[in-house]
Amino acid sequence: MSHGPGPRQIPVVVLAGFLGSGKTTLLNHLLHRSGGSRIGAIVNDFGAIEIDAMAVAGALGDSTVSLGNGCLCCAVDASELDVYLERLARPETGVDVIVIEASGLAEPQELVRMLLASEHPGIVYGGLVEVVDAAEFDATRAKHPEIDRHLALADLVVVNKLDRVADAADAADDSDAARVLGVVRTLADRAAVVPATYGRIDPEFLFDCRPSEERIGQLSFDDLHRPDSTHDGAHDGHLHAAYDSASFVSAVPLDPRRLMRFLDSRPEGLYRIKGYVDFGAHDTGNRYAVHAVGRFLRFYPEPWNGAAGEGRLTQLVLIGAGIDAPALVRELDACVSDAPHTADEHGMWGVLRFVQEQEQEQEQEQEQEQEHFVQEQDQEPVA
Ligand SMILES: Nc1nc2c(ncn2[C@@H]2O[C@H](COP(=O)(O)OP(=O)(O)OP(=O)(O)O)[C@@H](O)[C@H]2O)c(=O)[nH]1
Repeated sequence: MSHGPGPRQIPVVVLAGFLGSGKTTLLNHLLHRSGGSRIGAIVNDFGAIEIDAMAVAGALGDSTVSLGNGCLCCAVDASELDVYLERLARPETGVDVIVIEASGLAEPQELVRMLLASEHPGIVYGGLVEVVDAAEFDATRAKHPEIDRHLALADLVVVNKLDRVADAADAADDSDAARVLGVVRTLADRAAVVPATYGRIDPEFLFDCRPSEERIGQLSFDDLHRPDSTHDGAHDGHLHAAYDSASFVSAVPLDPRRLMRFLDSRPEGLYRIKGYVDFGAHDTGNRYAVHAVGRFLRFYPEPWNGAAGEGRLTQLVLIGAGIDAPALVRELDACVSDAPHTADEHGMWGVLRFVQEQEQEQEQEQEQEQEHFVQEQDQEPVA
């Protein structure tokens, strides 16, 4: 992908959006639907275990780079990012576009500034894509008014999880979805706004996502070169200032009933849980990817032999505001099975309730996919 005369410059797109909005899902969709174009990805996890990187690594192989444990927006020095950009931008990688998946608590403007300040001749800032969880939109904005500022900087906004808005409204009509889309359009200035379910957007939107000079101007020269307060650790205005994360790893399988009791009684502040669970003898063939976003909870069984990585481990990251991380880890410790090699007949029922729904979702998805296929030509961004 060349931009006129001069050296080939690879666009670097920042993919941002609040915790659990669907960034990894969207990235995976793009990786599977990018046709002949090759996407390189840099994944920045907030937690100490790189769950997001694991979720995309299978699809990307050596074109994924993982920058874990903390928001990239607070990197003391952007040179680490430059090193990874340089690696992905080498002609032999054949990469056409690089996507940086920000952590769900990152400040997108800081990432954009880092890219604009980069002196790497082989890359060019390719725009900001913001993913919005339509079902959590009102609550997230109420808690974090900064979201409005993020949307104003975006070049493309993907309003995701529209299936869940219809659920929440408990109605067949999509009036609530239309309302959320309307609010996002007002906030997103002149950016393209694309409705989506499971991040299924036309990959061309990513390739066509170009930052407007005006928006870049908003991140003024002064800002770009100001002594960044984040560098002395004072980033109080950042979304993640109020958040903590806890990580849990166990080589001994978890007891499904105990884990469900833990999940059913999880504190309000614990907004995001993600990772993989080993239920041992209860299902020797699968590990269970688990995702909680607010009160939303899903398990996704995946065959162990398809899972990249070494041993059979449970690996979880928990992110929330006002959480007692050591206490949560102690509670998870108590979910470890006393009898990992025996399974009781009904032990998995609690877990399977949250898999069942996903199967239905997949059926709905397939139906929608067929409709979507017919309508795809009509999918236009709304400026
Ligand atoms: N119902 C529904 N679920 C979705 C949709 N998109 C994503 N999800 C689910 O939402 C959960 C979180 O999705 P991710 O893609 O991991 O979100 P993320 O933004 O990468 O999360 P963080 O990196 O932790 O901020 C997963 O369980 C997804 O399967 C959607 O359109 N509808």
